[in-house]
Amino acid sequence: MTKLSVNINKIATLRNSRGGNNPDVLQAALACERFGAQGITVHPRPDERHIRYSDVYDLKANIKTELNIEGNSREEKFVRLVLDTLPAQVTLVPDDPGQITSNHGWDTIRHQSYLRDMCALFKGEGIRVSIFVDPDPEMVAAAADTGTDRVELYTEAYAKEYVSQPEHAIALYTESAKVAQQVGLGLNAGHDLDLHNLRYFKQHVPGLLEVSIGHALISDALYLGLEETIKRYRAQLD
Ligand SMILES: CC(=O)[C@@H](O)[C@H](O)COP(=O)(O)O
Ligand SMILES: NCC(=O)COP(=O)(O)O
Repeated sequence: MTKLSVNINKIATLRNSRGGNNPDVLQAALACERFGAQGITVHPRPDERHIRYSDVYDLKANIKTELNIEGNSREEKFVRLVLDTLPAQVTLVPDDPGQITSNHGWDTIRHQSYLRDMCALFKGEGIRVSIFVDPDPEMVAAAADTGTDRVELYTEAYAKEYVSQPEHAIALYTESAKVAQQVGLGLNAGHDLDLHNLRYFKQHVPGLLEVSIGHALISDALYLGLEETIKRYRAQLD
């Protein structure tokens, strides 16, 4: 089974655009759960332009499904947040300062020893760790030596190419997934997945445990409503 974790960053973006608390991020997360989300993902960034660090405490205290916190563990504030809130999963993403959004995965060979330390730190607190990687079998294989539980395949390249050459777009992802299975790593995926490309991804990527989806899902909800949207995303994963 592949779980759907809804990334609610974009709900916070809307809230922040006017100050105040509309829409209410916590209420939106609880609604996502009621409508079938099997997890909630947040990706706080140092400028708190969408999810704020304080949101994460509220979310952890109130949601019933798994909380997945994604972000840059080189930020001290991020590490403190994760250790304070103890989410079900932390996803380590090598964001550079000021990035608009995430645009690459970890080099798990070059940063092996750093990643090993981070995995030990978070796993020591009972938090499942996932490392964000490009769809590169070599990076997936090396991730296994960090002690991580899972990798998250960065799917922007797939989403871009899927529209013109789906078979070519998926090839490295299928291969990376097979390597993850061989080395005993769980597999997540995310970034730019949507109602058009999700089913094909699921069908061609063995052992997919979780997808985290935000931008497209929240955009679709403007037209379809949150309940119908989550239902449709879940149906792609059946
Ligand atoms: C790690 C990743 O793939 C990002 O897509 C993410 O979690 C979303 O971050 P933003 O909402 O800041 O674009
Ligand atoms: N890890 C990816 C994520 O949480 C959401 O990415 P996107 O759907 O907003 O591109």
